[in-house]
Amino acid sequence: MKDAPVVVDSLTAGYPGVTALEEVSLRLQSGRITALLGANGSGKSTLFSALLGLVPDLRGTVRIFGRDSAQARRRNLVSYVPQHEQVDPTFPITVEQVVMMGRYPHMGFLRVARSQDRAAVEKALAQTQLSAYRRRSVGELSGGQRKRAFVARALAQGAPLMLLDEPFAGVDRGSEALIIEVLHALREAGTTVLISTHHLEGVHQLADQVVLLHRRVLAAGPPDEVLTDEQLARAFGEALR
Ligand SMILES: Nc1ncnc2c1ncn2[C@@H]1O[C@H](COP(=O)(O)OP(=O)(O)OP(=O)(O)O)[C@@H](O)[C@H]1O
Repeated sequence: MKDAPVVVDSLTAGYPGVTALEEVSLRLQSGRITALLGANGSGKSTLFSALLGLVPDLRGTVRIFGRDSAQARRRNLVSYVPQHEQVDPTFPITVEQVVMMGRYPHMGFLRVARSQDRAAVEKALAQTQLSAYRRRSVGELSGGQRKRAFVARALAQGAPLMLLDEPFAGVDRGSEALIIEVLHALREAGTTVLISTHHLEGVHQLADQVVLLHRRVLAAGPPDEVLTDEQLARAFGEALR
């Protein structure tokens, strides 16, 4: 699978004194949703950082649509929904302004929004059911609404690969269902999605492929093959049984 949208080979990465990922190799399938499953501290966020070119001590290779991560970001091939959004509640940035930030890679230096930018923002707000909240300050939103705003920013960006780090953490059931709906619509449109979670519940409905991570890749493949009691015990420990 030479032209897989994401190819990671023998990646070892981490932080001073911490090897968070060891000899990780994986391929994402085009136009599919892959769930990255692993316990707390298993290296999920570090893998996202590596895909974004932000992690130190990198050994091995990361290719995104055949390019290195910096080139892929410059060419607007990747959108990212971070686990923790940096929102300063004292800085009144509106939902609409956050979503418009997804369009910055499409704009020139002066960041003047054109009709296609406004249309993409409208569509992303509608898909995440935030149109009525567009003028609301992001700091005033609930956890689920705020997460939807950052999903909307990524949607507006329109990149062919979307990375979402734990988008369901601290999110209400309604927002979770809506985000899943959005991801399934993205898949229909051919976007490749990688989503990390430590919630096992619902993975079968969410994802086409699962990568089980515990510093190394323990297993990868369709949910039915990967989510066996034995593999899950290796990834999450005996407590799960
Ligand atoms: N900035 C950092 N500096 C030092 N060590 C870090 C840093 N970030 C993560 N680590 C360590 O790297 C390892 C992997 O962490 P990582 O955040 O990638 O895991 P995770 O699977 O995303 O966890 P969680 O589900 O809790 O978010 C852990 O041992 C963690 O303590």
